[in-house]
Amino acid sequence: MYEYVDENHYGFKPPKTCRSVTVLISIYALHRDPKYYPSPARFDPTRWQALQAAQRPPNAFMPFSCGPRNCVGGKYAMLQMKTVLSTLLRHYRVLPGAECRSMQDVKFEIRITLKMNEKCAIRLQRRM
Ligand code: HEM
Repeated sequence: MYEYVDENHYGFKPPKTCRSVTVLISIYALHRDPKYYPSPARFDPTRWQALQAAQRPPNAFMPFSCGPRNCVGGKYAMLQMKTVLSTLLRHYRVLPGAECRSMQDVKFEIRITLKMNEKCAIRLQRRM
């Protein structure tokens, strides 16, 4: 759906001849589209194997957006997340919290980023 915007959120008034259109892409919906990710809620690391990933259009995965204004920190963020996760998992087992036993219990809150609600706390058990 297109909407003509006379004055956008930044207070910028485009000339009458200029059409300003705000387009939002739901990355949440894109990354859960069964067309690209069959059974999207299933934990399936094989989706990321080169052969399977090559079956999808390149922009079917775009957590860091794409194009000339994509995230400049994307590669750094991926490295940092892998480092933090692998360190955490080497030292702790991750267990479900008391109020969150399965994926059906997981509820999201939309902030600047998507966030799990408070009830979805996890438990960490130190590995021996
Ligand atoms: C998981 C972590 C991150 C995610 C999911 C993420 C996601 C994104 C997305 C979707 C955009 C495009 C926003 C738009 O369309 O307007 C963006 C832009 C940007 N990100 Fe990230 N980002 C992450 C981490 C980082 C880090 C670590 C840095 C810096 C070291 C960074 C710096 C930037 C900058 C400067 C832009 C603006 C680029 C531009 O407008 O040309 N981001 N990010």
